[in-house]
Amino acid sequence: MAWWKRSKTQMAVEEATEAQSEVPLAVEETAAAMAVPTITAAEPVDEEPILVVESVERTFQVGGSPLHVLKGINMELHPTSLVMLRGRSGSGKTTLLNMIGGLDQPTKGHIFFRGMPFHAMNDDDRTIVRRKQMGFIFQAFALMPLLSAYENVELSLRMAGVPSSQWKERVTHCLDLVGLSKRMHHRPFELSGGEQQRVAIAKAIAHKPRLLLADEPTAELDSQMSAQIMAVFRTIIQTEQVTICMTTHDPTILEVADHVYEMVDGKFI
Ligand SMILES: Nc1ncnc2c1ncn2[C@@H]1O[C@H](COP(=O)(O)OP(=O)(O)OP(=O)(O)O)[C@@H](O)[C@H]1O
Repeated sequence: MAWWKRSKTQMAVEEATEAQSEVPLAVEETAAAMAVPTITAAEPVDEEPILVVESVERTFQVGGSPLHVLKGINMELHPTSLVMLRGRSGSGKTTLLNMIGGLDQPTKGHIFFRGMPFHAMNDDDRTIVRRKQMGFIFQAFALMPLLSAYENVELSLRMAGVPSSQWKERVTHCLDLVGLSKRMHHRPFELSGGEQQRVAIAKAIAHKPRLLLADEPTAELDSQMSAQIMAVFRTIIQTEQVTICMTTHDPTILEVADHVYEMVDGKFI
């Protein structure tokens, strides 16, 4: 993984770590500022796309010259769908995923998440939306090594400002959904790669995000574990009414997708 990509992932982990250290002191204040999400039964499925990407371009300045990475991307994510971005290394998949998740902004074009203009919002506003309504899964799991599976999942509820009275039921439910009820007190090093990735999924969905973004979530796993992860994705789409957008290199899992966008050199073909 290139340095700048590590730094994106690292950025998100640092954000989580920072939030972890802030939360016990300021959870009520944070919760109030973010209009505490009360966890209730799944809301009815929206008909409108949850995400719209219109004519998005992204150019980086590299050594004083422009590098055009995304060259006019249009896409829609519909509620409770599983969408895959496929393409060669360097084609621009992670760059697009970072923009959908509000970690980066387009040079040109528009991104609307649930009608909100992500392309025009400032970092702080995008961060609030991201923490409340999105979940992220990375190739390298991004779990806190000293915390148990249970505590890792609980952490994301703290970060989202969910009242502590709801934590136990929700953590148990999410670990159950990913098939890890019997491993909830294990720490990451006591779990297999596939189990760690399932904890990462439980952690990413605990606060009931509407959109789950996953950057090559099966890259570190063998084919059997990858199939298990895809089965878990299908389960949570049904039970949690979440929409999933993921990148992949793996042709064997494409058939599980509702829609595959094939990216070549910064464009969909
Ligand atoms: N912050 C940045 N600064 C400079 N160049 C960048 C930056 N981010 C991405 N790029 C360039 O954009 C291109 C696309 O990168 P991106 O990570 O989006 O590809 P990818 O399809 O996700 O690749 P992989 O499958 O290897 O993860 C690469 O050539 C990369 O060098």
